[in-house]
Amino acid sequence: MAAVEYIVIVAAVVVVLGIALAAFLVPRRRRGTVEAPPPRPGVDYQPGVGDDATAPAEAQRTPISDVQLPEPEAPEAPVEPEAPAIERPEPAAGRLVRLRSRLARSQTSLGKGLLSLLSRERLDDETWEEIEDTLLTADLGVAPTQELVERLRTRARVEGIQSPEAARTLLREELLALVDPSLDRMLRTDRHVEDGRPAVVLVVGVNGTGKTTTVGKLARVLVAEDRDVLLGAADTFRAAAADQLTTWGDRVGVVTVRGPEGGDPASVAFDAVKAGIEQEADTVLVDTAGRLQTKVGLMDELGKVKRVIEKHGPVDEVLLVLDATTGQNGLVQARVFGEVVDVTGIVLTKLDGTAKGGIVVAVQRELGVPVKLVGLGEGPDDLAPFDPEAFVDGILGDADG
Ligand SMILES: Nc1nc2c(ncn2[C@@H]2O[C@H](COP(=O)(O)OP(=O)(O)OP(=O)(O)O)[C@@H](O)[C@H]2O)c(=O)[nH]1
Repeated sequence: MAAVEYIVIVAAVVVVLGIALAAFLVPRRRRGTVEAPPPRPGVDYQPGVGDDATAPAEAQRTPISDVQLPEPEAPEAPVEPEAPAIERPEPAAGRLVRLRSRLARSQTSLGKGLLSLLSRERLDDETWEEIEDTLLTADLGVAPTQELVERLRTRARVEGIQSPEAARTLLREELLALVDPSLDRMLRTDRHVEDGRPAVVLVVGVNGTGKTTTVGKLARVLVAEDRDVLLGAADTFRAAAADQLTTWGDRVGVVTVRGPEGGDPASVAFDAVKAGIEQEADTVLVDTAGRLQTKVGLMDELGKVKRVIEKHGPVDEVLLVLDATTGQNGLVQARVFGEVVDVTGIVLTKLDGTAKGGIVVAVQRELGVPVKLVGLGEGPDDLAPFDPEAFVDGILGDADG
């Protein structure tokens, strides 16, 4: 076969194959069976990672007016942080009268015992001995007991005791004389007129006697009298004591100055008084630690606290807190503290939990300073200014009771 013929045959085959292929493809297109174009990012769906971020120029776009915007959410009202409710403590005046039933409950055995003994028909030696024992059991102390028995005996002999009422009147007068209503029981908590310095009250006592509680309760007494009070948590030994005091303060809107745990109590006391001066407070109440076992250690620490505070000016009150239920132990503590600091007043706590009301007299004698406040319960307003008459009436109970 000639070369020319060979080329013609190949060309013919190519043309036939080309026509066949065209015939196969063209009808398919015309029938519209071409697969739909793939969805386009930015047009058919939100572009994701790896997609083109923008829609191609020829893409059909949704006019802005047709775009559905999400409904705006109503703005939430700003939530005000809830301010802790500031309590309005009960005024202190007349509190002992309110608490008298509690006093009477704890002292009933003392009062009733004495009254029934004194009302006996025959007041013989044995009866007087029983009276003496009753008074000693109530922690009155030896010397005051002997004095009281002596006076009662004399008056019984001279005036005679004709009736239970007469016995009551006699006992009331003599107990009152022993408690001594003439003592000055005023708490010095007023701001100094000369220089505007706040009154400084230092609260001392052995741990667990109710010191921190007393500072908290006293703050409430003063707040009830519209005083501006500031607290100093100089009991840095026990962190919980500062927390406890801060809680008491917060409840009545009073600021507590505190220092680091285990820090220098004198420096906290100093800062508290300084803050009190700057804030023109009326009274600064300083809680102290009483953990010290030795007199020397106690003297060092309390002495330092007092000295450092006195860089600002003299301390106005040093209140010694004693737990009435500890009896003679309380007296020993009173003696030690009395030698270390000049105590100006006694706070006798937990009188609601003991029948030994005689401790009031004993401790006043021991220190030569008056009981100024008494604690008659764990409630925040269960601290009362000490009122000798209400106290003696509490011991004796109601006249008809
Ligand atoms: N029943 C009664 N309990 C009281 C009275 N005063 C204080 N207490 C309770 O005595 C306990 C001790 O009180 P605190 O104030 O913690 O004693 P504290 O002397 O400060 O002790 P420290 O903080 O460890 O120094 C608490 O449970 C008080 O509620 C009171 O008059 N009557």
